[in-house]
Amino acid sequence: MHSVATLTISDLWVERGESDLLNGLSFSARSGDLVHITGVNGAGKSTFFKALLGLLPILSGSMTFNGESLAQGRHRFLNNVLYIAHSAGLNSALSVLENLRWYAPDCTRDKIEQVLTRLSLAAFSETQLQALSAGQVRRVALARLWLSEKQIWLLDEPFTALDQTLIGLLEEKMAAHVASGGMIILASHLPLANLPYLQVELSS
Ligand SMILES: Nc1ncnc2c1ncn2[C@@H]1O[C@H](COP(=O)(O)OP(=O)(O)OP(=O)(O)O)[C@@H](O)[C@H]1O
Repeated sequence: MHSVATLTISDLWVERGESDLLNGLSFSARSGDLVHITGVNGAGKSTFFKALLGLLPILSGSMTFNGESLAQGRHRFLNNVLYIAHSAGLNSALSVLENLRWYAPDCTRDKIEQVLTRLSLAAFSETQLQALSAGQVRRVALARLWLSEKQIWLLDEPFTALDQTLIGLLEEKMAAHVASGGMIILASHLPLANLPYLQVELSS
């Protein structure tokens, strides 16, 4: 069970190219919450994640984690975060197993193989990523959710390229994570059929 955590976003604006994005985004989430960020293409969903992670400067507004501004204590926030972006963040020249061992060096091979079996990837453990389909690569990226102890999951379009079975499995995994006091902030164009969530709509 995770400890209590809160994340508060207040009146956030981020400049990107010629545009000011996020339109004063404000919301608050705590452990046990799933926040579903929606918005049309280009509304700023990925931009929001990048601002949260400190990869883009903010124009105005504030972000606090457990009452402390991210401007001061971002490392304490990042210590608790697993971010899975649009781009899978994997090395295509390495095998499935090598990628996951690199990501989770403290996990035993048995544990990683159990996760691969769960995600129907066992037969591909020695296969280089470049020889996998888009959906299989996405499964490898998402395997990190099963190998991580992090409390806060930031998931940018996690359902992309997944088949219905994997969507169901991922929804189950997310439900278990929030039930154990995790927090999930997820951007997706797909509705979340089976999960309670707080919806945050970005206007363009
Ligand atoms: N590297 C960049 N430099 C300048 N502008 C960018 C850059 N990346 C994205 N943008 C612009 O920022 C805006 C928001 O992009 P962002 O990727 O955050 O949108 P999104 O809501 O995640 O979109 P999608 O649903 O298509 O993934 C877009 O208008 C885009 O053109």
